[in-house]
Amino acid sequence: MVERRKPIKVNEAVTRVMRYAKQGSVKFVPIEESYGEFLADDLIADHPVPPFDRSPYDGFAIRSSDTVNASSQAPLSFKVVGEIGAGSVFNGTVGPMETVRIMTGAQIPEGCDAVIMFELVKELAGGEWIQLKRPLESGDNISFAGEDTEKGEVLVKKGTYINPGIVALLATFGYKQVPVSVKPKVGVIATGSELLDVDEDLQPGKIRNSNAYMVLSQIKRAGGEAIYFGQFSDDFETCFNQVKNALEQVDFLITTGGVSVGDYDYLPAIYEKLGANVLFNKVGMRPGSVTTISELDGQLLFGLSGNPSACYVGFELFTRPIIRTYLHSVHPTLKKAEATLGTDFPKPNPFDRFVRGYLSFETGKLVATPVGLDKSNVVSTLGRANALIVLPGGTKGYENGMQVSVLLLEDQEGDTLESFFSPNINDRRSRRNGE
Ligand SMILES: Nc1nc2c(c(=O)[nH]1)N[C@H]1C(S)=C(S)[C@@H](COP(=O)(O)OP(=O)(O)OC[C@H]3O[C@@H](n4cnc5c(N)ncnc54)[C@H](O)[C@@H]3O)O[C@H]1N2
Ligand code: MOO
Ligand SMILES: [Mg+2]
Repeated sequence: MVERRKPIKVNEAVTRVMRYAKQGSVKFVPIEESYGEFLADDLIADHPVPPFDRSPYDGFAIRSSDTVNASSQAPLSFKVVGEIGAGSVFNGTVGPMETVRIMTGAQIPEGCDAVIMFELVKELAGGEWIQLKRPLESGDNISFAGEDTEKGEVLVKKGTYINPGIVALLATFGYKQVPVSVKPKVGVIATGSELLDVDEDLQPGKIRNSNAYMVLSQIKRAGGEAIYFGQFSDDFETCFNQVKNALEQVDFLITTGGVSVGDYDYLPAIYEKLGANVLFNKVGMRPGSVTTISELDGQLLFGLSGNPSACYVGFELFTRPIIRTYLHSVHPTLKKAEATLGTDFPKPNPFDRFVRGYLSFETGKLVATPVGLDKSNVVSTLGRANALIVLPGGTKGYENGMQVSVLLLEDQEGDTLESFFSPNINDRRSRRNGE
């Protein structure tokens, strides 16, 4: 008799997995290698930026109180008492009716409180004097210390993906070595007697193994270190030994295939023999309903489906938040947004659907369009998907123009679990309509 599995809700499944989430350790990398890593400590400004009042223009630094009576009818003359480029400091104090020639980025000389651009003054006597035809106010054209950021401000939270702008901040605050999260080692094993390797010619009844390479890339996109243990035929002993061996070398292990109820689906038996605790083996979602996740002494085993789209979605919903939490992120899930559905989606389904979609901006609106054939065994449409369109189950289908929730696949910011669990826009609408 085939085992009857009881599906649980997606949120409940994520909650069960997240109970085993843990944070990894911290290491230091040279700043040149920090791009694409995850910051392991809050980045706090330990000095104001800029650290001193400076000139935003090439011009003349001046005491504004000396300029009160300047006009085009009665221009005032100032003696140029010095010249400073960025990096130089004027020694001394600028006195009444004196000015200093100053370049962009140079520190405002003592006594001065305004700057006027070269273009707005007349130089006299070979540059020894300048003539000014307008009054300046205190603070005119000064880039003040701390106007960019104040000392003590938390600029980047730990767990954030380090982008080039953050690298600039790290440099600004003197991080020659950057504290980053150690990436979790995530193992991948593909199961299936039908699997050919990438470089093999097609043979009757066989297909090339695409899941392993797809998942290895998903691990990297999520921020993990991917370790491939190879592909194995549907043979219980072989797969059991491979899983057992791999578990000793990784933080988390992903298998693809063999989790359903088929004669050669050995993962359930492997979990049993390992003594692993199965958190769930059926989720009310499409694709990926057979996703099975278990834990052995706190170590998570992700039994992703063999069907490529199901495997892909299972990873993004369940493995990604575990990887991101390990990297100290408090936004571990895919980022959720709202968009307008770009086509009809008439298929009814009791389960929540995560439809591979393409998000685009059309006259200022975010539009989500399914990328094509929405079956769990397709691989051809995955490459175009930059979002998963969330279509909660229990409806008669969806129509072009409806508001839908979407999960962004290429975003690096992520979302909190709370936001991920918040009702999808379609759920909210269903409730309003009393459905
Ligand atoms: N009687 C039932 N049959 C099935 C059920 C069910 O509930 N009752 N669930 C269906 C659903 S839904 C899915 S999804 C699949 C899941 O199957 P498995 O996870 O056990 O995976 P396999 O049986 O090993 O393979 C399924 C499918 O995927 C292809 N595959 C496998 N590995 C790869 C790979 N590395 N690269 C590319 N493609 C792969 C494989 O050839 C099969 O076509 O079960 C349904 N059946
Ligand atoms: O798990 Mo299957 O992917 O629901 O289609
Ligand atoms: Mg199967």
